[in-house]
Amino acid sequence: MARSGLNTSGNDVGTDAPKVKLNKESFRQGLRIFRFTLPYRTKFIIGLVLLTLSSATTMAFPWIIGKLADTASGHPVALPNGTLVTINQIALAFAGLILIQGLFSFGRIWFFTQVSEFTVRDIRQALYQKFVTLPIPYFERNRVGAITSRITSDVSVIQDSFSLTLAELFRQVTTLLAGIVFIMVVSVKLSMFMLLTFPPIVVLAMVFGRKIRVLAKATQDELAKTNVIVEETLQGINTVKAFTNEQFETGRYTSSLTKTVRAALRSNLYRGGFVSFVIIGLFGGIVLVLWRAATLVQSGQMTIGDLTQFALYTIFIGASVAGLGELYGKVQSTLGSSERILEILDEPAEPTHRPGATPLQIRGDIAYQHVAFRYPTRPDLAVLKDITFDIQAGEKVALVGPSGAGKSTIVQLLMQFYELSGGKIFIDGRDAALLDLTELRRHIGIVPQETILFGGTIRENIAYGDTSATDAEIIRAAKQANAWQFIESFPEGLDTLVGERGIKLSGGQRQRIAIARAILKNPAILILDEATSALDSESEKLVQSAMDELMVGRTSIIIAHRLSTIRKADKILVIDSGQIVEQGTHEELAHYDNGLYANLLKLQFELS
Ligand SMILES: Nc1ncnc2c1ncn2[C@@H]1O[C@H](COP(=O)(O)OP(=O)(O)OP(=O)(O)O)[C@@H](O)[C@H]1O
Repeated sequence: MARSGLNTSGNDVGTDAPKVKLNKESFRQGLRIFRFTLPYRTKFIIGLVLLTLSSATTMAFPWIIGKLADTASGHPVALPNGTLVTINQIALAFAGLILIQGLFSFGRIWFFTQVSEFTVRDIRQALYQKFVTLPIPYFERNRVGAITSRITSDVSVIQDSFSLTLAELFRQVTTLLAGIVFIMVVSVKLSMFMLLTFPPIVVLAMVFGRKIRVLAKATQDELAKTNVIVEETLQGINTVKAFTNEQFETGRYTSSLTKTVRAALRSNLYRGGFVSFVIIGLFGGIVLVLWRAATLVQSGQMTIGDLTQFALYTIFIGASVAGLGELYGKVQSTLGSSERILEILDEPAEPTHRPGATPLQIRGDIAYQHVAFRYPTRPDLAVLKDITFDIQAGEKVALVGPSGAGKSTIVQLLMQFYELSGGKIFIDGRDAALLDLTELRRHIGIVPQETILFGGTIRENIAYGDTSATDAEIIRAAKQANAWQFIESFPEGLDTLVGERGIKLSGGQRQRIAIARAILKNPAILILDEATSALDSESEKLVQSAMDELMVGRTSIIIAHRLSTIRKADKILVIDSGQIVEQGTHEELAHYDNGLYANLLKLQFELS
């Protein structure tokens, strides 16, 4: 995540946003982000015109001040018709110019802000849309933190560049070029003298500056290491104490701190050197130029007004050179961020929500034929080896087997979350891989082990199963799911907030919300992942009867952990190490001596 950090001297050493080398390719890539600005190009162009005008008025300031100085020192300006301009008139014109400049600046900020806000909204929206349509394996390869930082910090960098960096870049470059032209007009001799004196000093200062940044970064890294020690030991404080390692850890922290101080001192040695270099080099240079200017004024080759103009334009040039140095880093981060954003936008999405897909009617026959599977993140592990089974529409099938056998994987594949490594899955006799994903998933309902509730009201959470459901439908679903009783007991009923900001529901209550969701969705195929953690018997009964009701008339696959569920199943598939090792009804399998099912049964019986 991009965050700005302070080094031990309290100086910002910049963000760790990605930076890329500036070259033709990175520019070409980065500029593609501009396609998001295209819809707002009129506003952008107006902003640019206003920016040009405001820069131009700024550039006129030194010129007017010079004229003021000339008029004051007895060299009044004459208009083309010969009349001499007074100090008051110049001052008045100056005030007018300042007013116009203020208006231009306001307009520029207003237009650029709109462009950047709208652009950034569109980028965020495009990113989000892409994220939710990316296939599941993408989220296994990338950490959530890394993904969210794309949509927050990377986009913020882009926002900065549209609202500030771009305008600044334009202004600094024009100021630099115009400034050089102006000083040349004022005095070619002095300009040449100055241009020979300063650039070498500036180049040296830049080299110096880079070295300081590297050292500051090293200091920051050392400081981060000390923080890691604090975090680690405080999190594992019980372990530290149990091993009586308090002194050892203190020693470790102290030696890390010493390293930080050493790095900080080294960095500040250079910083001190830099400051004295600036004082001696830069101010020395200024004295040199002033000395040259004074001789030119004395010999009548320049007026005091010229000198004033020259000095002010020089300051402008200096400021824009310094500004450009800083902008260089910003342009790099901008290109880096836009590259990362574009990379995501270029990822192939799952083919969901295909326009024109014909609505699918599903009865609920399921057939797995020689299904083999490896997770894309762990290609070396054959999770499913050769899974073949049939389920008729309306049947209840229980998957049982030891932890890690592959039960959840079997049902995930039904949802087409992953591509199979081998074999085929048929739904109503049709190859599931060829069905429209949105249509297919619309017909599959899932009650997971751990129900995820979204922050919001209970109403919103139930309506997740059908966002167009009416209150009456939601209440009916809640009643069928045995959830209405507890919802009703809350003072705010369906409007009760759940999740982080609201009430915390118990495991059994959350499951009943999930069941209500599934009832609203009204799917032909149902996947139930029974919770392994035990509910209290009252809650268990409520959940069980709600589930039984939900299963009526639907093809149900249950990842079963409870005897009661397993007994009621039409068929039991016993899974071990990615294979079906036994299948049949409870009666058939229970009498299969030394079978895995019989053993699991014995174990459960003993436990209960
Ligand atoms: N997303 C994933 N990426 C990589 N490997 C995975 C992933 N999910 C599961 N696995 C691995 O696949 C194997 C089967 O896991 P699965 O979750 O299907 O087992 P399970 O039978 O449902 O187990 P449990 O009853 O404990 O939930 C395990 O070895 C597991 O480590």
